[in-house]
Amino acid sequence: MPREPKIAPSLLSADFARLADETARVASADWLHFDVMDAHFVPNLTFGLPVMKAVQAVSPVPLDCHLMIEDPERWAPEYAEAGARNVTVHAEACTDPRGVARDIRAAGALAGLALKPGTPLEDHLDVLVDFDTLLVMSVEPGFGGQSFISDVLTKVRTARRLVDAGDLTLIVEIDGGINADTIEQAAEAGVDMFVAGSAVYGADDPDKAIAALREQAAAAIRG
Ligand SMILES: O=C(CO)[C@H](O)[C@H](O)COP(=O)(O)O
Repeated sequence: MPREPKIAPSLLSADFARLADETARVASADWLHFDVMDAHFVPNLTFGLPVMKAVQAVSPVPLDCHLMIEDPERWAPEYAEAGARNVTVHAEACTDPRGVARDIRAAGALAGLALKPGTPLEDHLDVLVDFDTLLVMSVEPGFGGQSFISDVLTKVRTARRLVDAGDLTLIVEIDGGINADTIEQAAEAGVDMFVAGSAVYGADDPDKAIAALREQAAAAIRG
C-alpha cells in the first residue's frame, strides 16, 4: 500500500494573538506542529508548557511538540503528560536520548528525535530503535520562512530504506521550507509527515493549502 502523506502545519507561522482561531483554521491537518524555542538552544523564543496546555485544550488536531530547548530531559515528559501526541527532542541537546524516549513514552506520547541539517543520521542510528518519529530539519532551527536545504534528503532516504526493510519503525518527518516547490522531492525521498508553516498559514485558506500539499505529495509517491 502506498504511503499516505500527512501534513502538520507549524503554529510558528500563525497569528499568536489569535491562537484558538488559528488552530481551528487547520482542522483538516493530521498534527499541529508546536515549536518550543528557549533562546538558548536556538536564537529565538516562542512559547512553553502553559501555552501548549491552552492550545491543547482547544485544538481539533493532536499536537506535535518540537522542543528546540536545552535540557530536554527535564521538560519533554511534561509535554507528553499534558496530552501531546508526539514529543520531539533534539539529538544535539540530549545527554540521555534513550532515557528521554522512555520517559516520553511512559507519559503516553510518541517519542521523536530531531536532527539539525548538519547532524549525521549515522551518529544516532543506535538510539533510533527507541523512538517513534524522526524529525529531519531542512532549515537551521529557529525561524520560519527559510529556504529548504535539499542535502538533508540523503538522511530521509536512508531512514526510509531502514523503515521499509523492517529494521526500524519510524514516522519520517521533515520540517523547514516545505511548500508547493519542495514537497514533491521530500515525498519521493520518503517523508511521511510534512511540517509546513508559511505555506499553510500564509495561504488565504489554510485548509485548502493542506489539501493541495497532501495531494501533491501523494501524487509524487504514486509516481
Ligand atoms: O521548526 C521550525 C523552525 O525552527 C518551523 O517549524 C519551520 O521552519 C516551519 O516553517 P516554514 O514552513 O515556514 O519553514
